[in-house]
Amino acid sequence: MSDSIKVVIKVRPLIKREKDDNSMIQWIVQDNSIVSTNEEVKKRGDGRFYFDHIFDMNASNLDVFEIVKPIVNATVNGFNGTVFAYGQTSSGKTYTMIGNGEELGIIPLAIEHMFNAIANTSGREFLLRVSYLEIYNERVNDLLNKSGTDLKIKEDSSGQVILQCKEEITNSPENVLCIMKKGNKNRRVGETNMNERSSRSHTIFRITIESREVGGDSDSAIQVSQLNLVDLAGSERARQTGATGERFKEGRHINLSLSTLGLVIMQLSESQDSQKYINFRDSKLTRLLQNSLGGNAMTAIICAVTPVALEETQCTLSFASRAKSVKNKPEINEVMSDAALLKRYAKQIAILQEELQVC
Ligand SMILES: Nc1ncnc2c1ncn2[C@@H]1O[C@H](COP(=O)(O)OP(=O)(O)OP(=O)(O)O)[C@@H](O)[C@H]1O
Repeated sequence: MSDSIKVVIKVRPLIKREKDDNSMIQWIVQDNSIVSTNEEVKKRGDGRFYFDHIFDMNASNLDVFEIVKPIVNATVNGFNGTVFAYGQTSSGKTYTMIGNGEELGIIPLAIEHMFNAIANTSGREFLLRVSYLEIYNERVNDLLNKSGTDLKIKEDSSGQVILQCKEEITNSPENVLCIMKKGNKNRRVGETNMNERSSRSHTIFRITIESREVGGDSDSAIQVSQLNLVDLAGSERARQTGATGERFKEGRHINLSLSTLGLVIMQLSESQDSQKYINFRDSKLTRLLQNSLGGNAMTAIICAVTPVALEETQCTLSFASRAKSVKNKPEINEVMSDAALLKRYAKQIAILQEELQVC
């Protein structure tokens, strides 16, 4: 079974800085297309992009989550799933993935939905664990363990990427949210001219789901799947962000890894030849996302755009157009080995289910 990457466009409302500057709207949503209002772009004929899922300034994170929901359901059924937010700095990626005090983001909505889906799955028992990583200046750090810095990426014999990071076993949505908040506090955030809370690292919030038939014998197959929720740092121009020193260095690393992501998407969109060399190894980001790009996962990319940014939004939309034609081959992941925690921790599960940890 092959499945195209789902691409979602989310246009954010104007923010105070843009209103104060009387910034002009450069892009508007028309049915299933997003169109430039700029005369030059219109004349050049490259100012209209079509997508299946476009959300205008009035849309909520909950609206966007409707597109993501089937991926969360699939992870409960043994498939790997990845959702990532892509876009220029200050386009609304973190707002979309994490949310704020007023609106829940995709990560908390996915967590809540996953626990409901598990509760509605009869005949199987589940064990969940959570990890939270960031890629900062091309180093992988563990957001759940301060001493876990510059983690080494390794591969097993089947080419699967392995990372030794902290994993917390969890049994309630409240507990997962608590872990997310704990990790967010460790994430690198800094002020630039474009965004007073700009993410300076890419983050991967990962929920690993193990399940097996209730009452199955010790040799029965266990499904092990992962949901990766990725908040990328945004591409940026030093001239606009006013970045110097450390901020400038961060911006350079962010742009380099995003350009590798762009290259990988371009290579995958040009050919479905599985033998073709793809530059996954050129950045930590593409290495960690390898399975989600042309691999066995179900993937959605939420492309966040700013309606007042002419060129940056056009770049994001071009990236999004290419991403639409990348095909993945989702497969159920079953293991028979002792690697599954569900086998090793069978007794503890019962205890965990009784202990509802709320922070
Ligand atoms: N849908 C929305 N409604 C209201 N405000 C929004 C919305 N989306 C984003 N914003 C606001 O836009 C600003 C930038 O958003 P955010 O920090 O999420 O951008 P980002 O793409 O993650 O930026 P960076 O790449 O620099 O980290 C914030 O002030 C945020 O509150």
